[in-house]
Amino acid sequence: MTGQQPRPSTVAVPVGYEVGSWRVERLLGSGGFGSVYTARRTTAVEPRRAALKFLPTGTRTPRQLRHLRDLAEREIEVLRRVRAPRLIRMHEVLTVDDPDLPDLDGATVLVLDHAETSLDQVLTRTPRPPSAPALLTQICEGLVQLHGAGWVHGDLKPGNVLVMADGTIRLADFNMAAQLEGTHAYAPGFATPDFTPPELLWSDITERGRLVRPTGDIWAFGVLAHLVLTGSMPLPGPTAAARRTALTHYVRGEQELRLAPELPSGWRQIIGDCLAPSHDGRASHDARFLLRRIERLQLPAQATESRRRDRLLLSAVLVTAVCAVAAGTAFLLGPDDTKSPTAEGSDIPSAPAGTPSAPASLVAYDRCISGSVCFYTEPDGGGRMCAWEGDEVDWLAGKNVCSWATTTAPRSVFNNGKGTALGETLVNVTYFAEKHLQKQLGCLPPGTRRNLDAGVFPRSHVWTDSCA
Ligand SMILES: Nc1ncnc2c1ncn2[C@@H]1O[C@H](COP(=O)(O)OP(=O)(O)OP(=O)(O)O)[C@@H](O)[C@H]1O
Repeated sequence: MTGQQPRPSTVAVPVGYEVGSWRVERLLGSGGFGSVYTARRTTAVEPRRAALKFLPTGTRTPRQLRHLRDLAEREIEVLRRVRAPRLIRMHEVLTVDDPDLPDLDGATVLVLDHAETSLDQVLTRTPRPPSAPALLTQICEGLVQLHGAGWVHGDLKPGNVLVMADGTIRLADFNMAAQLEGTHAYAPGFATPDFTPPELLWSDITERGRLVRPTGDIWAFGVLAHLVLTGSMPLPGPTAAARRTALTHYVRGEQELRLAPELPSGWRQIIGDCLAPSHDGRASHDARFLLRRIERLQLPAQATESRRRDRLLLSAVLVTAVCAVAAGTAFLLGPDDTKSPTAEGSDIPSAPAGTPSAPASLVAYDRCISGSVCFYTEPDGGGRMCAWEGDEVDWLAGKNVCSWATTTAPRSVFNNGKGTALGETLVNVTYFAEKHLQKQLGCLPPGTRRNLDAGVFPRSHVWTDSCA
């Protein structure tokens, strides 16, 4: 059986307490394993403000200590190894050395980027935030980045989605995260029942923990999306126990999944697929595919009406488009650079440790990773390359810019996009002379390797379901 999350317990840290170069200001909140405080730097080094997560050791039994250490190590390892735009950033890890405060002595302190609030707090104030689709896009981008780096989150829920001062989101709280070993990983035996996939609710916990897969996060995303878009849980019931009973009936095929009637049809399909009752039913529905589908929902004009693309698009759609493109290319970003180009100034794109990248021995067109569209400065896939997995509405100033494109026209292109087992259709790439998908230059069916005329400067592109 799966254990329940322990109840929040506050680690008491006095206001004004100093650890490293940080002075504690006030408690932000407590979870089952620690407490988070705002803090100010006592020196003139940036960032001046941070969130300090205290993971206690205190006066625990050796067994509790081992467990807490495991949870802390998981979180630290993820945050050290995976730097990505949609994951909270960790600046340093400190250890409290203070025998006068036995509850604090030995505590591990994670110094994190300071978030403004969390999604559960947003939902308390505004159960159906108008920005729900953009929020969900970014959460999905976070999953793409985490899964792409080889980790499962294991506890995706509104409380673990942080909202930064600029309104963007970051995935956080990686106590339950687990590194993939092939298709699966082992996580601690806790879960938040409402967000736990059915196959884990009744799974055994082995010596190494419980076996988890990325599809567990996809289930949690489905629950979260339903909650954010409708203000209600996808399975009926006033309590978690009642919803678990409803889940049992659903998994046994005794009851259909009845999603909230107000869900728009595109989202209904996506959430229904995320909430397939078994791992197998979700297996081909990975985070990248999910992100493409979500982006497509937000780009109806570009995705389905390619002939009208030269016309003026509503600026609101364009703003959404700009928000929606990041994570499809995230595995090509430099680890510390949320705005870096996909392949700036190099012949082969760089990738953060642990993420898929093109081996340096590959040449020409073969450098283009499956699922990407790649443009090259030389004919036949030669020279420098810029590659995107997602759309880009402005190659020169968008989310994932191509550094050489300001001065150099691409001389060849490879559309290495492909469909999936679920029949993904956004496999053609249409590219444009101007930003925001204006003035179509051409369209590339999947598999196209083509030399381009000199002097043609593309400025934006979009994945489409047809080249008509
Ligand atoms: N970087 C941050 N900036 C601002 N607030 C944060 C930050 N990280 C966590 N918080 C807040 O602190 C509280 C506790 O954090 P967190 O959930 O990470 O602790 P936890 O013990 O791991 O929780 P859980 O039991 O849910 O796994 C939450 O309310 C969360 O919103």
